[in-house]
Amino acid sequence: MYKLVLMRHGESTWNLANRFTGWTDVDLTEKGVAEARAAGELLKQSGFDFDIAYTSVLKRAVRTLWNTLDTMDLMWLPVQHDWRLNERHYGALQGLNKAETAAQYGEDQVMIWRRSYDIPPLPLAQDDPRTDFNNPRYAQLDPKQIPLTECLKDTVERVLPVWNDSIAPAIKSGKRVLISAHGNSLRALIKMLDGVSDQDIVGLNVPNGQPLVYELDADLKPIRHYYLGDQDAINAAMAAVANQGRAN
Ligand SMILES: O=C(O)[C@@H](CO)OP(=O)(O)O
Repeated sequence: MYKLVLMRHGESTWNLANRFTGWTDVDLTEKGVAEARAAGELLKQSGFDFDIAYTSVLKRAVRTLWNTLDTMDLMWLPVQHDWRLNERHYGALQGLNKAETAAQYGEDQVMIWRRSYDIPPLPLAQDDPRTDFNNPRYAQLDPKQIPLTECLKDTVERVLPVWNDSIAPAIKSGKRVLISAHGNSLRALIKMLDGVSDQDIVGLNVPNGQPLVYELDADLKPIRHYYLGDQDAINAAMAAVANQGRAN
């Protein structure tokens, strides 16, 4: 049996401000750093150890990983940064407040933009200053690969190749893998791992900074999964994420 640990970054400044974030490169809050460090303690106390880590090219996931690894005295670990583990691109919603957007467009519409499988938010215009065409961290990409918006289906399509080409072979070779990523790139991975239907994925929310353990069989099919830590706190954190799209 293999074990894989998935973790969403700790609280970011735009989680706190309740803004749609996507590819915007915002940092962690102090609470977010504390969550990452607490996750490291919990992993250590629970006997986890890792051989390689994967993360995105966005600092909230990277700094979460650093803090978790630091707490585990694993800062030396090989780390693979992959843009394909980035958060789902939130298109023209990036930067807007979620509750204000719900007040303006309705909670049902915001729910569709946040959680539907195949309906993306409106795209950024090609010349919008929020685009990533001139961002040096994506310089090696074909500009067509740089999204202007994404639905979860688009995110699944870019996350799957990282899984198939890199993460799955690493696990099968016996490496113990930690992935520090984002709410929606992890929803993409979870959908793929557990075969969650397009309908059921709508109700799945990933809390900040909580290690999610997958036990996998020899073919990397999940045997079971569970969050480490206090289940009531985790359920409350998942409900809080779901409620971020409510109009105040
Ligand atoms: O804003 C975002 O990029 C994501 C994660 O914080 O939010 P949501 O949970 O609304 O998809």
